[in-house]
Amino acid sequence: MSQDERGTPVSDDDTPAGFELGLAYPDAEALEAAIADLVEERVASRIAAHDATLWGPDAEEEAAKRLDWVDLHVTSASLVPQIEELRAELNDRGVHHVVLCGMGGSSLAPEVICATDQVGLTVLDSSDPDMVRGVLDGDLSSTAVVVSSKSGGTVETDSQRRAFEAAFRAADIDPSERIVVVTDPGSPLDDLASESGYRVFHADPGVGGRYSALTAFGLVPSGLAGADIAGLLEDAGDIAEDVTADDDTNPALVLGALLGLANAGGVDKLVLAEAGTANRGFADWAEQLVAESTGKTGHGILPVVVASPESPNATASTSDEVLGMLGPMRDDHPVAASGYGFAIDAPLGALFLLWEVATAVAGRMIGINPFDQPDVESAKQAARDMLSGGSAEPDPVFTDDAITVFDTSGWLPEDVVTVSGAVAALLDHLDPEHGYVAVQAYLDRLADPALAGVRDTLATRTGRPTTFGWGPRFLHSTGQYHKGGPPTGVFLQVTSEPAHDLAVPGRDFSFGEFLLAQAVGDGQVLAGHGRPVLRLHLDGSSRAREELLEALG
Ligand SMILES: O=P(O)(O)OC[C@H]1O[C@H](O)[C@H](O)[C@@H](O)[C@@H]1O
Repeated sequence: MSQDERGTPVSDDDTPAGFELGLAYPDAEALEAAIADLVEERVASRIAAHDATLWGPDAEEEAAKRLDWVDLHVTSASLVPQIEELRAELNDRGVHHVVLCGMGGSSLAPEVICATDQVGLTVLDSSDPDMVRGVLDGDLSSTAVVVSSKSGGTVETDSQRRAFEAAFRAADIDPSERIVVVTDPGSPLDDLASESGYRVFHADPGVGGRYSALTAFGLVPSGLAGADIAGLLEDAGDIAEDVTADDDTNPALVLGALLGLANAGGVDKLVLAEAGTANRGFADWAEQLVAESTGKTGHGILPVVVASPESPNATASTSDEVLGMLGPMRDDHPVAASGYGFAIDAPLGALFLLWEVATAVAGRMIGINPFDQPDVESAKQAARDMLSGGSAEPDPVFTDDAITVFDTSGWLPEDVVTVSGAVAALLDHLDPEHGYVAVQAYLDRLADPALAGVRDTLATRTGRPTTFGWGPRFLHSTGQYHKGGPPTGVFLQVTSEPAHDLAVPGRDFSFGEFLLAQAVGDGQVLAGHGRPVLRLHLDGSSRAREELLEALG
């Protein structure tokens, strides 16, 4: 980190192979003092001892049920042979392809684990009818489906399960031979799985969704797909002592202190760039952990996931960012305009545990409960209201060629009559010091991944931190921060007519209706928080996509 002489490598002889953490910060004394306080208060060893009082009296009840993740490298070990046995059984029956149905904490970790190990796993974390159909159209004769939900009540996951059950039956395959369930004991999904004769893996109810990478939620789909899950737990075990030690070289204390201190100094964005790490897609997992854990009661840190250190936003451009480079330390790593930056790398299992402890530490410094997600439910309720006819779909403001434009609360000036004009009007609402743009694309991410490139277009155009989330996936990640964090976002929703809608078996709504209700419902809740939301509804043609790109560029 040559741009900042205060950059400091943190590691000692005991840290595991492959671990690196390098830091830059504007005030060495303040960081040292913050770490010294954490050591003095024995925060790390108290997390290890499941001390639920660390986040204040209001958080105590929740924290008391949510700290088992510190022991998972030990307590999850017994799952490994069970998963390996089931994998061998499935392979013997010619089943080699694994689909995972699950949202947020129930799918982000397996996605990273399998991508990092380069084993195939199809993650279905959407209610987009075209995306669901695309996955259903795969070769069912060689497919097993893992249905993962901690609560057992997430509508996306329930709908995906119904669709697969129907598809298996239509293909003359007994669903009980192919569906594997991961859920908490006693959940509605647990009950259904028992009635249906599905193989069930119970997760530890003492671990919240976003801290569950090393529970059955992370291990079952990844292990069935062929990832090295025993190695993952070993890697976590190798760093467990380091990250729970009351010591000023504890890397989780150092990272947590850096984030907490930066936040106290006005930094509320964390840019995460893949910078040479072998842990593929790790930023998407960390995004949920940090956004849902910290983004509430008007506080928090918004992860801004970018492709590389060369991406717009991964430069020293704005003073409300800390730059986090995911990969080994390099001399030319950028440091944020705020002065805060870091580079981090470690084997994946170690990194999961380190970031969990660091987030819990930062949460204590920020003064929030890192284990709840109070604003996620409001958007779910708004979607349910719309599906049950309790609230109507809003009227469009105008249609311009292949795109129909909706706003919320009538903020769009009346003289705006083009899509380009509407986008420009939305961006006019950006606060130049703390504002951010959130693009929320309720589209098929497997069919059109390149659309995520509009993130860079808007980041360059505005010079402000810009996030890109696929709906409804982001609702289970940054969605909490959008509604509960500082009210500084402007929101661009993109929805589309599907190529073909798809019924949800046994329900009185289709996937397309559900997806639209999720977009409209979340938009209403954001508007209720006083935020401008612009929805561009594409007519499904390739012309609509071109028109969108023209308006954003
Ligand atoms: O695992 P589930 O109960 O289906 O929950 C999936 C996701 O749902 C909500 O969005 C929560 O905010 C997330 O933290 C959670 O990971």
